[in-house]
Amino acid sequence: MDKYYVQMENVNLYYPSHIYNATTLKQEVFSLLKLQKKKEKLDDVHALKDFNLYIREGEKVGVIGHNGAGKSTLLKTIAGIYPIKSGMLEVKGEIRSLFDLALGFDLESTGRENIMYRGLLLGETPKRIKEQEQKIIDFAELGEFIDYPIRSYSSGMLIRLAFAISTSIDGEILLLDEVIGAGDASFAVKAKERMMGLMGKAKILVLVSHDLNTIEEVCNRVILVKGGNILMDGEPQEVIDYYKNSVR
Ligand SMILES: Nc1ncnc2c1ncn2[C@@H]1O[C@H](COP(=O)(O)OP(=O)(O)OP(=O)(O)O)[C@@H](O)[C@H]1O
Repeated sequence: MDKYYVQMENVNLYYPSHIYNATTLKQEVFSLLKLQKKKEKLDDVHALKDFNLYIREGEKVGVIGHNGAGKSTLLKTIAGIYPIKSGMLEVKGEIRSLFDLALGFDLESTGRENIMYRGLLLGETPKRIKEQEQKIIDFAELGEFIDYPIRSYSSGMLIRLAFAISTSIDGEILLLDEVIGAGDASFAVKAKERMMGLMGKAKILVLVSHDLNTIEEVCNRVILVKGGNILMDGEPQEVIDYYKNSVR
């Protein structure tokens, strides 16, 4: 048995339709007056269909495919964000997901306080976060602003802080959704370097991206997702070439 792995067997995931099936008062009135057809009931979205995947230690898996194929859903399912309807999902190893970078930020609190909040959300202990704090501040290059409420930050400053926190804590299984660069040009270079370091260190990487060059550079396995299923799984070059030919 592998020490770290991701295993999915016949996983089915649905997004519930009740979110869009709710009708507004305006729509009800309009339909009563026959000014508008009654809203058709929409079905649940079946986003992952009998999905099978096994990722073992050392695999850096690139996930490619068209818009709406199910790539982000796959990542979020592995991260345990969405409950699956049926099938089996087992993950061995600590997950670090780099999407929703600014999750857990409190605008009224200072940058320093937010390092603690976000760190705790990422599963770190207060002691470990304190040890990392200065490194995070230095990387984010926020200077004295670290003790200002983050409401006063520019959007670029916020991204730098979020990025610095999220990438300073590593996990064995790294889940990434297109977060390669962040901030202005000079920060983006530093950010990319750090991402490359994290991706290199991870025991397992799952990287969703439309940037096929990065996928080819970083991954040693690529899956092509279509309609909530795996259409092709294999060597990066082979799968990427197939995908490129299919969109021509
Ligand atoms: N929050 C949601 N609620 C309802 N349906 C959703 C939700 N998120 C995604 N979907 C649906 O699930 C399917 C898969 O979407 P997903 O975001 O996983 O695709 P993707 O391959 O990551 O696309 P993209 O390349 O555009 O990011 C699509 O049909 C989409 O409409």
